Amino acid sequence: MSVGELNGDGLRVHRLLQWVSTGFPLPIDVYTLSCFWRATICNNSVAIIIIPAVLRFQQKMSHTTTIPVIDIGAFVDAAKRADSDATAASLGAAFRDVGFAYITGHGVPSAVIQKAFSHAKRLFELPMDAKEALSMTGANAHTHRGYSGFGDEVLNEETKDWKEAFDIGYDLPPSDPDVAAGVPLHGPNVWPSHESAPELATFKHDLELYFSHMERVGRSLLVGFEKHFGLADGYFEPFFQRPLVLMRLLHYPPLPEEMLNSTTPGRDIVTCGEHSDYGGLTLLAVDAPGLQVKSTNGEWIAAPPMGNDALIVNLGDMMQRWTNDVLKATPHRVVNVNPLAHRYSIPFFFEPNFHSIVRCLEPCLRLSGTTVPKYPDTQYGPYLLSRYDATFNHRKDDESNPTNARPGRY
Ligand SMILES: O=C(O)CCC(=O)C(=O)O
Ligand SMILES: [Fe+2]
Repeated sequence: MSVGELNGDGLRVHRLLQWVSTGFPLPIDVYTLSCFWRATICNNSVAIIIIPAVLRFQQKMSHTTTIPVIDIGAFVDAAKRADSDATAASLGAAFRDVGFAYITGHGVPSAVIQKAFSHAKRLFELPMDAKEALSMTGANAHTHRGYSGFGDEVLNEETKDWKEAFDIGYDLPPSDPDVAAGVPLHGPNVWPSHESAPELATFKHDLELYFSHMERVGRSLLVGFEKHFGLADGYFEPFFQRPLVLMRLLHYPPLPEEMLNSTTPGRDIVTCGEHSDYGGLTLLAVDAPGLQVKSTNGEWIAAPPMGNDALIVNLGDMMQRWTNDVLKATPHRVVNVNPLAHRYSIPFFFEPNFHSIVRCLEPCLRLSGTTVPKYPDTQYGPYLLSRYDATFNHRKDDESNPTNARPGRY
């Protein structure tokens, strides 16, 4: 069978088969298999040889046990905090080592998470002109809220991201002093209108509920880090009073034919380029495999959904600086393990205030065996703006971009 004889799904299947070099029995992920099975409906003649391809993907994605699972109930429930030493130790160990953990016991109801994913699916199903009406360019660039389309964000120049996003932040009224003063990244959110999409009538309500749960979990984790480093109770609170939260609905659709064809067979297709996150804590919900975490020896560790509503947590660069590199902002990426399926994820970036000055924590100087901080004191807001300016095409080289970072300007 030559590539020239095939088109559409047949060509995709042919490309999948080209990637098969080994295949021996391994546990099959039912989700992945079911997606491939759907893929084979219009190609019954090749269904039987799809399975080794699935097995090979599973073989590459099977090192999940190295990401620890931590029940953070001891920090979520204030009554249990007196007994939280062991949990604080596990948290510290996880973020000093791999830099990622699955967390359970966070108290976010399943229904809240499921509704957020349902809304994400419905939002991204809207026609492109409806999504572009919510665009984060133009007037919304200043607050960095709303829809950004394919190719707008480039996290790594070596790979092409293949995702669209909808960004929600801390909703602040015009009377807020920072909004009134025109401080970037402060202001109201952008919401889809009910008239054009009645199925999204509860979008704002349900997403705000999800947001408040994630903020609560983020604050609980900060309590854990205070405990781990022996900092005073509430040490982090003043730095997160008006946090620069960015909650993103992300959609990774099936790969277009050109992307499949232009990829070297056997190589991972990266849909979110290798990067580390920028700020404090990231709380991530995912509905499908694809996330990979870089281990210290450079190998990619798979971080698929774990069930029981476990959230994936990792740290951003500012947390690494704050701790003098004691805690890790680990590089990660998303690869397409199933070229025919949609993938959705919801990262919640829990970041310090715009005006917060991040300065090396005293206990971390000792822990890193030095008396000198590795990084200068950094004001978080301008730092975050410089990262956005470097990764979002609509912000690059935009003379009229009012939010371009100017150290010392705010
Ligand atoms: O989609 C994912 O699983 C991860 C996305 C991510 O790493 C990010 O947006 O920073
Ligand atoms: Fe990330």
